[in-house]
Amino acid sequence: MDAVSILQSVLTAIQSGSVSFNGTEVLTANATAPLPTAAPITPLSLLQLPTLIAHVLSLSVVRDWLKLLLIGGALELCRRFLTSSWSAVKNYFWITVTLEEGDDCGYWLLYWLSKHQVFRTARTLDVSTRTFRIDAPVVSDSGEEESTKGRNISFLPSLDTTYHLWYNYHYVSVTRNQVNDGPWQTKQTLRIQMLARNHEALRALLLEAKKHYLNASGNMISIYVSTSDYWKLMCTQNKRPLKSIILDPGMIELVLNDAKDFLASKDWYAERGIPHCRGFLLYGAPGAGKTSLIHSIAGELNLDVYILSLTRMGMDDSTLNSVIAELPDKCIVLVEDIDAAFHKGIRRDIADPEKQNLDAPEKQGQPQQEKDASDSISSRITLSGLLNALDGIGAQEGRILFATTNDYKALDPALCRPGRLDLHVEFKLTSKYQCRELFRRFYLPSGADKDEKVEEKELTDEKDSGYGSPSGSVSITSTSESSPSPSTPPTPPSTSSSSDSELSATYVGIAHSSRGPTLSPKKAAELADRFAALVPNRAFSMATLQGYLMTYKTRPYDAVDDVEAWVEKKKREQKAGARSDAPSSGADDASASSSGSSRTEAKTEEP
Ligand SMILES: Nc1ncnc2c1ncn2[C@@H]1O[C@H](COP(=O)(O)OP(=O)(O)OP(=O)(O)O)[C@@H](O)[C@H]1O
Repeated sequence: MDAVSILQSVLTAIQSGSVSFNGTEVLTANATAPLPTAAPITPLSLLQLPTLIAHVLSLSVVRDWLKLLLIGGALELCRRFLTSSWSAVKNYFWITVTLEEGDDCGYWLLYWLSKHQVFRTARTLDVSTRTFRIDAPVVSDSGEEESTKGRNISFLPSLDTTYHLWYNYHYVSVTRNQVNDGPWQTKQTLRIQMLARNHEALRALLLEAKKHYLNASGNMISIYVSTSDYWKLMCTQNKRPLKSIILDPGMIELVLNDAKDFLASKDWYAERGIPHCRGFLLYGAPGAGKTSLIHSIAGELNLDVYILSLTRMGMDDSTLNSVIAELPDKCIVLVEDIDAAFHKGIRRDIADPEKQNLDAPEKQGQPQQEKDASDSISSRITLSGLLNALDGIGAQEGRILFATTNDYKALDPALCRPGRLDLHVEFKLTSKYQCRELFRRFYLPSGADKDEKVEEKELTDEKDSGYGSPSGSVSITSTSESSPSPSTPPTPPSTSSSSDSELSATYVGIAHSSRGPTLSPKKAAELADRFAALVPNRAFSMATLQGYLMTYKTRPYDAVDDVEAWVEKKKREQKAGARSDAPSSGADDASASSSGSSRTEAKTEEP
């Protein structure tokens, strides 16, 4: 039996209501309902497609389905037409922007929204303890400072909720969404839709949000650190007042005025075709105030600080270039320990200046250990990669580069040449002037500098009054006082008797107390003079002296009385440290070169 005759018999069977298959009779669904006017089928007509279609269409079921299909299709077409017309109208009249919440713009808008009336009356909110970079509870419905204990509460727009508001006669809707950002990550975005024909109104809204935010964070700067491919906000911190930095007269002004002048002379640079960039190299003793000065200057110039970490894992020439490309226009770029990228590891293998200055004067002139700056590379940054990066920093207008190092000699001349690092400022160990000022400002009550009439409320005998040595069975010892040798780790001090030690706790560290005598400016100056006279010139870093004073936080008289003994002790310790560091071949020679361990010692003593 050929195919045509099979098909014919099937169709005939359908017409008659039964199908015979392999000898078995099967009743079809239409067995009882006689088919309407189906045309008689002949094998010849079956072979012709139009006839077959006409035959199929003659079936009422098929006709019904086709009607449904046509109606559905028409409806879908209408829907699509309306949707695309609506989005065309929307695109014509509305502006839609999406902001990432982690981006600066996102923070501005969240802050601005938090102050808006619509947000204050919103019925659906999220609550978070995120700080939004301003230390006050910025995204709060009331803006009030909450209790100082624990984290602050912030109210946020709820996810997938749209808030409607009016801005300058423009209708605005803001929706906070969570979208996928990679396989395992999500990110939050803010979508703003504004009924406006051009971008002006939207720009005005974003600028207003930015202004509000910056006003609220007026006393703060943001610190960013480089990761291997972007800048991550590390923290926002209060601006450090410049007057809290104590340097030799003229030093602060030198750097600050230079930076200010640079920022103000964009046209001058442009007229002469000189790239508008400026680099400062602050070098010298550790703990002398290099980083502190940079942070203060950033606050003074109202610029954020971008810390470029050359020794970060995964940092190489290409990642360095890509993070540089992400820098904003006006900012301070800080490269700490710029020499570290060229040493093995990040060990500070320079001679400790404090140790050198306390040692015999004849050793002070010895040359520092020579270093090969280019062949021992710990990170995967090459010298040419770094030079390119520094040039890249200067490629954008208004960026100020600050680099610090403790090891000036290790730097390649190409790195330090004008155009990359223009102004080199040396930070030495503490001078008599700094020593005096440090003491005076440390013990002067706040505002006393301005108010000469501060009443002198000195205690007649502060030791008797509890401002002297710590009393009671608890032994409180500063880390600097309890570390007898640089080579041995600090051990908790033992108390007077075994029974005492069982009963009482022993602490290592500096106890905090704000109770102390209020010194008049005159008295403070007098004590400061005595203190400065007892501390050798250029022998200690400011950080070390500050650490010492911290242990006498409320005892200025004791600080002066004990400083001579402390200096002697430091000398002894450092000599002992030098001897234990010395190689067996020559103990004396080692004192200048064994700086790695002496640095460790300096760190231990600093609180
Ligand atoms: N000149 C200074 N005036 C005021 N405080 C100072 C000064 N120098 C150091 N300090 C204090 O010492 C600490 C360390 O200072 P800072 O980090 O600025 O030193 P640094 O020179 O950058 O050190 P390093 O080279 O080790 O990075 C800070 O707490 C700072 O307050």
